[in-house]
Amino acid sequence: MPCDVKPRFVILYGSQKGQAQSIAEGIAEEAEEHGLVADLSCLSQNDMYNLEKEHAPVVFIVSTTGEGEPPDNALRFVRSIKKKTLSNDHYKHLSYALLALGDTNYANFCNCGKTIENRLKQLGAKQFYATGYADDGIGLELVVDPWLEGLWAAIKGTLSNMASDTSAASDLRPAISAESPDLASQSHNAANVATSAPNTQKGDAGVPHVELAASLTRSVPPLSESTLNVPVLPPPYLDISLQEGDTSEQLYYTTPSVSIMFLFQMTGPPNKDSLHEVPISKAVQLTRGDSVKTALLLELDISVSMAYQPGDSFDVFCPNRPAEVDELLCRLGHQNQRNHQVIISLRKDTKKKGAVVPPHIPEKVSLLFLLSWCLEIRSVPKKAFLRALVEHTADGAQRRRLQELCSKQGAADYNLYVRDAGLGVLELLRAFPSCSPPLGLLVEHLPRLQPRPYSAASSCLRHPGKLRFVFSVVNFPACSGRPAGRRGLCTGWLFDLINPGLVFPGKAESSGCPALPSSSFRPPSDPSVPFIMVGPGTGVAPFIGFLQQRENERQNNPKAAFGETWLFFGCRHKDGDYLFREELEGFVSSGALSQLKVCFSRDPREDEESVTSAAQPRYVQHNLLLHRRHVTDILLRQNGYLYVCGDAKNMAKDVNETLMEMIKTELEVDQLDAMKTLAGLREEKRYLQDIWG
Ligand SMILES: Cc1cc2nc3c(=O)[nH]c(=O)nc-3n(C[C@H](O)[C@H](O)[C@H](O)COP(=O)(O)O)c2cc1C
Repeated sequence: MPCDVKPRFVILYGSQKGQAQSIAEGIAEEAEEHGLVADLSCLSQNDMYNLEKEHAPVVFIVSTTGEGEPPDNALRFVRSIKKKTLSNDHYKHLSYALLALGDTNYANFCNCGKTIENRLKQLGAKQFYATGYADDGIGLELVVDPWLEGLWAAIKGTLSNMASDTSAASDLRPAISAESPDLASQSHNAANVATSAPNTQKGDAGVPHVELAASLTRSVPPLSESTLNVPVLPPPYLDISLQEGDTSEQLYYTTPSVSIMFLFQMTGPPNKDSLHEVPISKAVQLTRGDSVKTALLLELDISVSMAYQPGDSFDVFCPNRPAEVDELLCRLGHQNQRNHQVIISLRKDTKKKGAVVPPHIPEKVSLLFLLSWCLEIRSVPKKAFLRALVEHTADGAQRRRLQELCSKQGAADYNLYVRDAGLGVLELLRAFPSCSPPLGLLVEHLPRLQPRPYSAASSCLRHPGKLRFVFSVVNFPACSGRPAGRRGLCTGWLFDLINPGLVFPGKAESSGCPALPSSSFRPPSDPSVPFIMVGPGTGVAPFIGFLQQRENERQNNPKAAFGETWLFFGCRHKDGDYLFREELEGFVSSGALSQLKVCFSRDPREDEESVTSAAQPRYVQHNLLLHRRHVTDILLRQNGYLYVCGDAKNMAKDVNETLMEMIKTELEVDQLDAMKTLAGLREEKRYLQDIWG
C-alpha cells in the first residue's frame, strides 16, 4: 500500500432520531486522527455505497424503533438484504462491525441490529469486531464509549490483514468467530460497567474484548493522560453572609404541600399580587397503570372571578424538593442556619462587568427560602461552575476529574455524563464528596428557579371556575452519577401532591384573579373559519378547551355557520395512553369536531414495514400527509388555521417539515417558496405553535 494513500473504511448508519447518526458522524470525524479515510453514508443513500463490491471494512451503526423495527432510513436496506434470492456467499467478500442501539424497556431489544447481523452472517460476511449492543434505557455510553475505543484497533488490524494478503482478500481469516463474546451482557449490568477498569485488549480469537470503565467520576485514556485546557477561573463577585433575624418571604407563600400556586406573566421575583394559591379540586390519571408514561389531569378551583380562554397557558411555581434542599444545606454546612437571613452584596473589589446581586432573590429571605424557591438547584452545572468547584475540592483525583469535565479535551465526557444526563449540582456533589463549595458559589452560578408553563385543557364555558391542565410525569433515568432514576421537579411535585385518582375536596382561596395574559394560541374568533389541531400526547390539552368551547357555541347558536375542525392526535397504544378518548369521540358525535385522526405508534400493525403515510400512519405527521389534500385546502384555500401543541424537538419539527413538503407538492413550488408560504402563515398567525422541550 503506498504510504501517502490513507486506507479507507465505510460507515453506514440507520437512525430514527439521530443518535446512531451522530455516533457514525463522530467516527467519521475521528478517522483522520487515526490516519484513515471514512466513507460515511446513511443506509438510505444506496447510490453512495455498494456492498456488493465493497472490500474495505464496513462499520454499521443502527438503532431500532417502533416495535423492534428498523429506522425509516434503514427500512429499504433491511428489506433488500432479506431477499430470499440472495445466495449464501453473497457477502463473502465483506468484513463488518456493528453497533446496535436499542432500549431494554422495549420488547425487541436492538432488533434491527440483530436482524442485520444475522442476515449478514447468513450471506457469508465476516465480522471483524465484536458487536456492541447499547442500551438507551441505562445509558448508551456504557457500551458505546468502550466499543468506539476498541474499534480503531480492530479496523486497523483488519486493514493490515488485507494489506498483507491483498492477493487473496477473500481468504482473510475472520477476526472474530460467530460465537465470539459480545458486549450485550455487559450492557445490562450497569454496576459492572461503573466499576471495571479501563482496558482494551485482544481476546483468544483475536476479538478485541472491551472492558468498560469511564464514568462521571473516572476517565480513561487518552483523556486521563492528556494535558488539559481548562477555562479561566471565574472570580467570585458576591459577598454572602447569614444573620439571625426577621425574614419576609412568608408574606406570599404558605405551605406548598396542599395548594398549587400559579402566577401569570411573572417578571422579577414573585410577589403577593402575581401569585394565586388555589386548591386542587380533581386529579385523574389518564393513562393506564402499565403505560410507560403517566399522564395526569389536574383541575384547579380558580373561583368564578378568573377568566381565561382555551389555549391560554399559565405558570406553575413549584419549590425544590425539601429532601434535596436539606441535603444541600448539610453539604454547605449550614444545616443549623436554615432560618437565617441571607445578606447578599457585591464584592467591593469585583471587576466583573455589569455585576449585580441576582434580581430573582428578594431581600430579607431565609436561607431555606433561597434554596427552596429562588435557585434552580437541579439545573445542569455549566463548565464555568465546574471550574469554580475545582477550587473547593480537596481530593486530587476528584479535582483532576472536575478539571477534565470542564476542559476542552473532556467536552465529550461533559456532554455524556453531565449535560445529557441532566445532572444537578447535588448529584455532582454526591459524586465528588471532597467538594465543599461556599454558598456564594451556588448563588453566582445557579439560575433562577423558573415557573413551569402549562396549557389550559378546559373551557370556562364548560367548567366555570375551574381550570384543567394535563401533564406527563417526567422521568430522568439512572445513569453514571445517578444510581436511581428520579422524576422531573415540577411534574414529580404535582404527582406527589395529588396521589392520582383521588378527588380532593377544595376550599377556594383565590380572589380577584386577573385574566390570563392575552395569547394568540386561541381558536379563530370567527367560528366559520375552519381549523386544524395537531396535538399528540399531552399536546392535546389545549384542544380539549377549544372543543369544549366550540361545543358550547354550537349549542347556543344552532343556526350559525361553523367551520370544519380537524384534530390529529397520536399516542403509543390505543388501550394505554389514548388521552381523553371518550371526550374526543363525544366531540365527534356532537359535531364540534368534524374529523378525528388518531394514530398509535407502538400498536402492532398489519403491514409491519408501514411507517409513513401509507396504510397505517404511525405519527401525526404521517397522518397529516395522508390527508394532505384536506389540510392544504383548509390552510391555503379556505384561509384556515393550524395549531400545533406538544414536543418541540421531534414532533413539531417533523410536522413543520411535513407541512413544507405538502406545500411544495400541492402548490408545485420549490423549497424556498414553500418556506415563504409557511412563514407567511406564521406571520398572519394562522400557523400557531404551543410547544416545549
Ligand atoms: C419510538 C421509539 C421506539 C423504539 N423502539 C425500540 C425497540 O423496539 N427496541 C429497542 O431496542 N429500542 C427501541 N427504541 C430505542 C432506540 O433504539 C434508542 O433510543 C436509540 O438510541 C435511538 O437511536 P436513534 O436516535 O439513532 O434512532 C425505540 C425508541 C423510540 C423513540
